[in-house]
Amino acid sequence: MTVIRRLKNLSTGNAGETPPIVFRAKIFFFLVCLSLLSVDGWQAWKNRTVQLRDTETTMVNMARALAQHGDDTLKAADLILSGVIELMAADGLTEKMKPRLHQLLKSRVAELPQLAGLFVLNADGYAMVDSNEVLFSNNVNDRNYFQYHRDHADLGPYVGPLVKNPAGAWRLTVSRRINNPDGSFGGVVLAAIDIDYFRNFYNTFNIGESGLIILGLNNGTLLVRRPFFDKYVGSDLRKVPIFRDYVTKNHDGTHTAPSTVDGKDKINAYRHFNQFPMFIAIALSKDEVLDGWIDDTLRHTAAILILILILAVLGNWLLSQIKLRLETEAKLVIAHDNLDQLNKHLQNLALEDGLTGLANRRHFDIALNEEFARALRNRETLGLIMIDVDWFKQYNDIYGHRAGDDSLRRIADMIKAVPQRTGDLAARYGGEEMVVLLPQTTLESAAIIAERLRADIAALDIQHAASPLTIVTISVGVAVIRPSLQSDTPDQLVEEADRALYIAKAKGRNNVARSDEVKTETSLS
Ligand SMILES: Nc1nc2c(ncn2[C@@H]2O[C@H](COP(=O)(O)OP(=O)(O)OP(=O)(O)O)[C@@H](O)[C@H]2O)c(=O)[nH]1
Repeated sequence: MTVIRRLKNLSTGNAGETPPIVFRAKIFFFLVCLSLLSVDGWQAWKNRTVQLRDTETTMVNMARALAQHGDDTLKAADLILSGVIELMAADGLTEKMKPRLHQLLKSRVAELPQLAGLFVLNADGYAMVDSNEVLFSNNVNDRNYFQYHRDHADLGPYVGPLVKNPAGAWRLTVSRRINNPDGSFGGVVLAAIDIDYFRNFYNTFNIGESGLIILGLNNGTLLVRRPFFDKYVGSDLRKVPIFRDYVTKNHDGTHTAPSTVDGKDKINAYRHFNQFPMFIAIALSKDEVLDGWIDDTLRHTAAILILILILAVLGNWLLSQIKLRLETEAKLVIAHDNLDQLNKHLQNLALEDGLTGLANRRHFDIALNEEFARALRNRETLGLIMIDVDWFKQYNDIYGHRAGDDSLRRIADMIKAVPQRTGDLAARYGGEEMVVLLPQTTLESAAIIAERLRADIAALDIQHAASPLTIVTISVGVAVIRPSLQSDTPDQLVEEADRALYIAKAKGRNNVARSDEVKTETSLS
């Protein structure tokens, strides 16, 4: 395949098909877009993972902070209870001491914002001293904390379920058992903690619209919840999967699972208190957590799509330009091709004889000079056969000029078959004279070729009434020289062949004569 052909194929492809380079450019554009989308998708997915991981970290920290806050809140209340018990153990609870203790409890409640009240209850469930201005008169022996202490010898703090005070406010209770000197149940010291203290604190956190904070007892009783509803107080969490499967089994952790309420994924973080049998749990809606990420991703994707659109428009324009250019190039190449062929044709016309199709005289002169120079350079022989049609004037006279042309063409066709090697050239020398240039040929070989040609022409059996043989024949002169700088010229070779031809004519025509015959005749005469 020629370079031009390849260029044409590369630029235009086959008719009606997309040029390969345009097709490749489209593939390239497609890959660029795919890469952009892949990188953006991968980046978005990475951001999502980071967002979720960061949220979990934040939630773990938040659970730790809330658990610490709960521990500290209860511990502060419990320290007061321990102090009261120690005081009573040392001094006893005499009537004289009650006002002092009342003042103490009152001032503690004033100091600690979480405290709603402090109570010292006797073994029957009545308040002996409390922090209220008017002594609390209701009997509480039906309360969970009271019954717990009455029935358990344990002297540690006890956190009970929430209780509603007579005014309807929810209180979290921390209490301790008072022992009589003999170890029997002597009553209860109780700290009532306002759950608004927790609710207000929990409300300061941003947990989204569907977020949840739960403060509960380790036995599964719900104490405080954000958002807060009365109906949830005291709910049993034991069947809630996150509590049942995770909170009860680990001290702290995170877990993502669908919500039992709306079925949407929730990220949960939980942690038990260090000093009290309680836990804190936080749940955030995964959708809300990813809200920002979704916005970001949509913005990114929109930007990438706009970029791709711009690329597509520019790329399309560029492709149309490339296509146009390729088409122009292809047309130029075709034009160049045609011009080349035209040139070759013109060159042939310039070097070819119109009647016979043999090389013309000009072509022969060029070839003769080139081959002569080559033979001189390489110290080789250069042969020439000169052919002349016998009695041709008479042929024309008898059969007409047109028939003469036909005969010349038939003779030329035979002569065309003579050149076998590169450098051989058959040419029309002029009129009815033709030549064959034979580089690197000996006189003997050239004479053999000439003789075969003579016989072949005679065998054509072209009728010629004016010829003694009654057919068209040729006379051939053969010359071969080994050029040397001193003596030989191209013309010399022609002259020698011409002289040999003259001898051939003299021998009666339809003959081949060699140049050495000329020399012999000259030397004889
Ligand atoms: N039909 C035709 N005749 C040509 C052409 N070129 C030369 N001739 C004729 O060839 C003839 C050559 O004649 P002469 O040179 O006298 O030679 P001859 O008649 O062949 O005789 P000998 O060569 O001596 O055998 C002339 O009549 C030319 O007109 C040609 O292209 N076509």
